[in-house]
Amino acid sequence: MDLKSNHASPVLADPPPLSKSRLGGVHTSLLPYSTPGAAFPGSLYLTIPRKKNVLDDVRSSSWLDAMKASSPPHRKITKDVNNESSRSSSWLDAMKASSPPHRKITKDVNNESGATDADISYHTWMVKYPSALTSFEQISNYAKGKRIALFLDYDGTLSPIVDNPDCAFMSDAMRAAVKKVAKHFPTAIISGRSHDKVYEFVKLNELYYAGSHGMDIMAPVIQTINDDQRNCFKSTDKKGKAVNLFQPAAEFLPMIREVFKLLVESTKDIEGAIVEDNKFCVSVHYRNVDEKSWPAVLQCVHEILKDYPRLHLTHGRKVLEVRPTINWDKGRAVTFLLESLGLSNCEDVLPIYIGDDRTDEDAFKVLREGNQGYGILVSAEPKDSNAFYSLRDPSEVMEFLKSLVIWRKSSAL
Ligand SMILES: O=P(O)(O)OC[C@H]1O[C@H](O[C@H]2O[C@H](CO)[C@@H](O)[C@H](O)[C@H]2O)[C@H](O)[C@@H](O)[C@@H]1O
Repeated sequence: MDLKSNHASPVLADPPPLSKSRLGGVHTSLLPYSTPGAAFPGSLYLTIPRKKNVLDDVRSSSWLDAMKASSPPHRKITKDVNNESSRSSSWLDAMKASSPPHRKITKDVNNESGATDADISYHTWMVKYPSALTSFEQISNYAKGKRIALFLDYDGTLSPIVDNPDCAFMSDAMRAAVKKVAKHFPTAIISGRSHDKVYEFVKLNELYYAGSHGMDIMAPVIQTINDDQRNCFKSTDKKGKAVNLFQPAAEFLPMIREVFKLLVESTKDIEGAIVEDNKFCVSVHYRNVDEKSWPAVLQCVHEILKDYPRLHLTHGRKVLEVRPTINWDKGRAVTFLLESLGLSNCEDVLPIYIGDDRTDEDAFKVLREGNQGYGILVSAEPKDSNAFYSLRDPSEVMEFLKSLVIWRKSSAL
């Protein structure tokens, strides 16, 4: 692994240009569905028309504001007071839109099957993102003769979304399924949580873990670290085995510590607000906050971030996430792990990434753009995504993992 050329100092660096071979177009056998007559020339496939949703508008206006106001052009909270109110309202809209209300039962009187509008739109959406369970044969056919590398998000993927982030336990059945799948395929958890916290939930030594949205990776020692490989150092895992620790945002640690304390202090009077320490990131949860107080939560975060231009804000499922502005995300973590595992640039490797949240899109995108493997979005609501397939909820994720094991065992006979 050449850490120097690929990974040294991701701080404030621009993404490396994709090589021509990686932009060579999506291999049709990777596509779960085909559009009659559609061609995917190399220069076009990155612009597959996307359905627009509310979040796209909100996101792009927020990002655009931030990009215009800042240099280098990374997402960033700026001190431009003129943009402040419009940005806040964009963020508030995004906070609302990122938390879709429970499905309304709106029976169409002309619809004798009893399907609700939500059911119909979900099934329409699934034409574009077919179920990875019903498409299992197609996936396994493509995987024949290949080595699968599995990447799993945690919250909302292996554990159901719950009100208290400290109680997002995975079931024993899910743990058993993950343990079994990891016996057959190299498996990594890539989470927004801190490395230690996600390990505490999963408690499986046979996995690789990347915490803080991939900014805290414990990788196997396949390549030795050279002196000049920044942010990568030797350590030991829970079992005392030698590992390489890669922490591309290491220099941000004191800043994040400071911001965490400030956020705890400033939100302490907002009922239901929870500030979570994710080591290289801070999560500000508003799931349990009365909607009337969401602007107050946002105000606290914006006020603090004004003084930290090297940090930026993203949002997930009823959570605002403060992150270092570095060119590193779950997608780059996947690439890093594949390299660490000696599985990058191998024709016979099929990475599969399963995740439910916005930050997982970075990983889906890397797989799609690199024509490398499959992203599987976990969602019970139609959502625009870079994934190829979908699963409805963690219970379907578990079924999928079990199916992989059964398939691998039967194909080994
Ligand atoms: O990348 P992930 O592993 O999916 O982590 C993303 C965030 O997940 C957690 O928050 C989410 O799950 C909580 C428990 O179900 C839920 O209460 C919260 O509303 C969700 O946003 C975690 O607590 C965050 O720190 C992660 O950033």
